[in-house]
Amino acid sequence: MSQSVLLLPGDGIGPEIVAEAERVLHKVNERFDLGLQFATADVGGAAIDAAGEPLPSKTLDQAQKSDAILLGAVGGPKWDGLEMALRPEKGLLGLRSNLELFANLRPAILYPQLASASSLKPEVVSGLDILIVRELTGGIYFGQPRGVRELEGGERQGYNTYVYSESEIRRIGRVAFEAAQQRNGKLCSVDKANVLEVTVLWREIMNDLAKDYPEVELSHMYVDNAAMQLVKAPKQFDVIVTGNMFGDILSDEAAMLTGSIGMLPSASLNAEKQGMYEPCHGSAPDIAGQGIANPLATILSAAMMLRYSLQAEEAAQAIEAAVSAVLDQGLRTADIMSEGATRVGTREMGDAVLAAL
Ligand SMILES: NC(=O)C1=CN([C@@H]2O[C@H](COP(=O)(O)OP(=O)(O)OC[C@H]3O[C@@H](n4cnc5c(N)ncnc54)[C@H](O)[C@@H]3O)[C@@H](O)[C@H]2O)C=CC1
Ligand SMILES: CC(C)CC(=O)C(=O)O
Ligand SMILES: [Mg+2]
Repeated sequence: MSQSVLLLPGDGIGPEIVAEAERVLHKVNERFDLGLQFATADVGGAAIDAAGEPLPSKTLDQAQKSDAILLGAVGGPKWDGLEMALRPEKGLLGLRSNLELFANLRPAILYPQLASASSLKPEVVSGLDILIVRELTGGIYFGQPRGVRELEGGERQGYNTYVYSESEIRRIGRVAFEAAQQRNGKLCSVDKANVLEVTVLWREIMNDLAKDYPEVELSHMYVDNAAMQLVKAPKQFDVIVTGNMFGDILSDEAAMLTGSIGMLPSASLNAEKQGMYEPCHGSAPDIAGQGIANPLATILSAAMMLRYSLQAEEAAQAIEAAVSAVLDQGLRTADIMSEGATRVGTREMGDAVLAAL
């Protein structure tokens, strides 16, 4: 039976990096006879330009009918601003919420070949393998009320609401406990329970869930300390579970432990394991159109897509092995460049992964 993949290149470097992942997907589709069917649609700024809105109903409809989605990135100075920020039902946040993609898995794995590209000393990061489980459809990015209002006297005030319901915490908690169960049995829940009531509830629910997973060792950490510990001694962590905004920030920080945000893939899953896959980075307007962006996070996201949504583990592993092989060959995009390595652009990196496949 054929399975459908929707490609959403988006904006900035999005089309450049998705093009490389698409070539890789075509290659494994052929080699492993996966029967994948591909379609492409607009989202984000590209969709505003083409259809006047960041998430056209046609794109949402295609996304809902697909078995899996691969997204590049959305946004850029041309479209960012209050109007987009105030409408979480639109664009990327709209896709995530409409598809109920509440579980965002962000593995931060250091390829040994990139030890010298990491922001930390090799002895602190060697063998690093952390999984950040970020809640993706709730928290302060979605809470109501939100907006900018005028106060008496004419001054404006911006406001957002940080809310989590018990059921939202429970379902992301279960994903994290199950991941910890399958890994090293260590889960750290990151919150700000010394200040925010919403995360007092978060902590309470995590403690309650721990009773169902006696083999998992649960710890708690405040987010400010977690940000510090990640750069001090990152290998103390195995699985981290946290809310939408803290996970957004901590995963960008974790990216630098692996050498570059251009190396960090992600999976965003719903209860049916339908998923959207995307690199953790944004549309990188500062390097868009130059052919120098690192496509590996997107290619590795395609591997996660094959693993989690398309039941093609062998193809996923083949892509991951090919990425490792090109790093062994010393090929590096600018963001992971180091002395003695060969600098390549986006397309050449894609070519090398294809050749290694
Ligand atoms: N999932 C998404 O679609 C996301 C979209 N954004 C949007 O992207 C735009 C730019 O946001 P920024 O804060 O600048 O974050 P960004 O992640 O786009 O860029 C941050 C820095 O990382 C570099 N970088 C990112 N990806 C790279 C890659 N593959 N290869 C090499 N270098 C890379 C960029 O050149 C830049 O210096 C904004 O409009 C933002 O809203 C930001 C994060 C996620
Ligand atoms: C729209 C933002 C929340 C995107 C982002 O920064 C992310 O998901 O990492
Ligand atoms: Mg982010």
